[in-house]
Amino acid sequence: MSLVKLTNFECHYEFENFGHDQVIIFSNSLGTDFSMWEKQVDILSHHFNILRYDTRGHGLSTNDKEALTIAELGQDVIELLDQLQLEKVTFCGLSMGGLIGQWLGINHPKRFEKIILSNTASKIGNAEGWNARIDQVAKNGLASILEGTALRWFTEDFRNNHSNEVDAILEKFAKNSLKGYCANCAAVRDADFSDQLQDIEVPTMIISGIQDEVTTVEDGKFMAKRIPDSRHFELNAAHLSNVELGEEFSKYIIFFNQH
Ligand SMILES: O=C(O)CC1=CCC(=O)O1
Repeated sequence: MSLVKLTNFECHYEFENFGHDQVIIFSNSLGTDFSMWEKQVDILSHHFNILRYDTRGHGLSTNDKEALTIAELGQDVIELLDQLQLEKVTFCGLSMGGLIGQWLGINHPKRFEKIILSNTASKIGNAEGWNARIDQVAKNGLASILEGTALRWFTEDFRNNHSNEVDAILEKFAKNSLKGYCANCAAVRDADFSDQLQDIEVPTMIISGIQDEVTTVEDGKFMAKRIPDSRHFELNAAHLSNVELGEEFSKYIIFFNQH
């Protein structure tokens, strides 16, 4: 485990150098941590050096703010890359990580070879829904939304057949800092890149989950239509498609890297 002090927080990350020229950085979704990318590591270790980090306020990364913005979380990525002296990398983010990826593509295109936006949208949900969720967890704790979270994140089939895996991910979810979770809910609530997608010049791959009811295939199509150099794929999964279909998800990254 590595910790680095960035301007605004202490960042928990893991950089695995497999001796390649290329680096891929993975950015987690709301309420998870960098272990969500476990299934990508083995396969992608043949192609990339791999950098995974806990977004501010998640896992072991600290946070002292009540509300964050996607711009702040994007700037954290740039600072982490600077600290590790990584000039240009491929970025892969899921859901909130995909919002961060859109901000990076718009604001720091020179730092990214390619961008993967998975199970995300240019705008996720609405302010009413996010404020209700913040109120709910502030009053009743993260454990009070475990059931709904499981339903959004995984298909029924995956929940039934991989219950240990699902339980382990949810256990980590419940252990997140409440303040960190709420601050990141605010970041997702306030982000909307719908009018800036055409400014993303970095080659981009969008992955949607056919059974994802949070960020839908339609959301993926919306982004693909506007991001000039983009392609769009669909996986038969719910929101955490990289967990449900780890191998397939990784193979899309390898394909995108080579074409
Ligand atoms: O937990 C959810 O509702 C799904 C989600 C929205 C943004 C994110 O990163 O995950």
